Amino acid sequence: MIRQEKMTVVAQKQIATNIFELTLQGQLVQDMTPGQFVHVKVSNTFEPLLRRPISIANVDKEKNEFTMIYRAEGRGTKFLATNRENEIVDVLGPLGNGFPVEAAKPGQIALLVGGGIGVPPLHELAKQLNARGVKTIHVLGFQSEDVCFYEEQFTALGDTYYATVDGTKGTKGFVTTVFDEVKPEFDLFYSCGPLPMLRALEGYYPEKEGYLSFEERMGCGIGACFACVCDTTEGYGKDYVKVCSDGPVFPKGVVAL
Ligand SMILES: Cc1cc2nc3c(=O)[nH]c(=O)nc-3n(C[C@H](O)[C@H](O)[C@H](O)COP(=O)(O)OP(=O)(O)OC[C@H]3O[C@@H](n4cnc5c(N)ncnc54)[C@H](O)[C@@H]3O)c2cc1C
Ligand code: FES
Repeated sequence: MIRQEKMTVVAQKQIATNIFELTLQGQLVQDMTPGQFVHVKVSNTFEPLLRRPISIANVDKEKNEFTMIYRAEGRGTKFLATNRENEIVDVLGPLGNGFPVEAAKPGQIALLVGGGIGVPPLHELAKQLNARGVKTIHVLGFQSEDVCFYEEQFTALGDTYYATVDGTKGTKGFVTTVFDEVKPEFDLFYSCGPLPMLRALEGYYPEKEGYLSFEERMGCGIGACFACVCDTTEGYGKDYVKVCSDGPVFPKGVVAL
């Protein structure tokens, strides 16, 4: 169920250059699934007016807490980074349709591919896949080492490979460079990141089942404003989808890339 809730800041810390980890406590955590997102009001005033969509990176239902990881780069996310312990953040969520965890059967291998701020939702996904006996392999792409995060957390869950554009961590290049080097064997893939990465992935493994999460610009976050509309592929049956309410996760081949 979607709710609007004033959540309490449990912790906020910087974990890489301009990258923050924010943990919030509240009831809406009980309904969260991996790949869903929350729409966050970043200040107590009407400025900035629009909420910011941020993915769910870690869920702890026993403590009623969840964690998001975000890059503080624009006005809104810089505001968000000023929140301190015990302060209140207005959150709408959980929103959208997340990753189909049940698509991977126990004993199968899932390839998880993330790029930049698309990496956070893959953490909760990896946790839940491992919990149902699915092995996960992680290929994570970043610009450079100073913006990488959660190495320990991903490594604890499965084999983890890095690609950085400047070569300061892991393989120099893109996630596809890692595919060439490692030649991972897997049954299906899940991914979140920038469009060129999703496009490359879809083209790279045309025969595999796969699920892609999109990060379109958003207004309302609940399907009412059409800000997040994407064209679909020919023959899909509908001309467009809304990333906020039909997605953000779609099976590969639905959104025109
Ligand atoms: C489903 C979803 C999940 C996301 N998860 C994360 C995450 O886990 N961590 C993270 O750091 N970022 C995530 N993003 C991207 C994040 O929402 C934008 O980076 C953020 O809204 C930019 O806000 P700003 O205040 O920094 O920038 P500003 O430039 O002040 O933003 C201006 C406006 O543009 C919109 N906007 C700008 N860039 C983007 C973008 N790439 N995607 C969507 N809207 C944008 C903002 O919502 C705002 O309305 C996600 C986006 C979506 C759609
Ligand atoms: S953000 Fe308003 S319809 Fe998707």
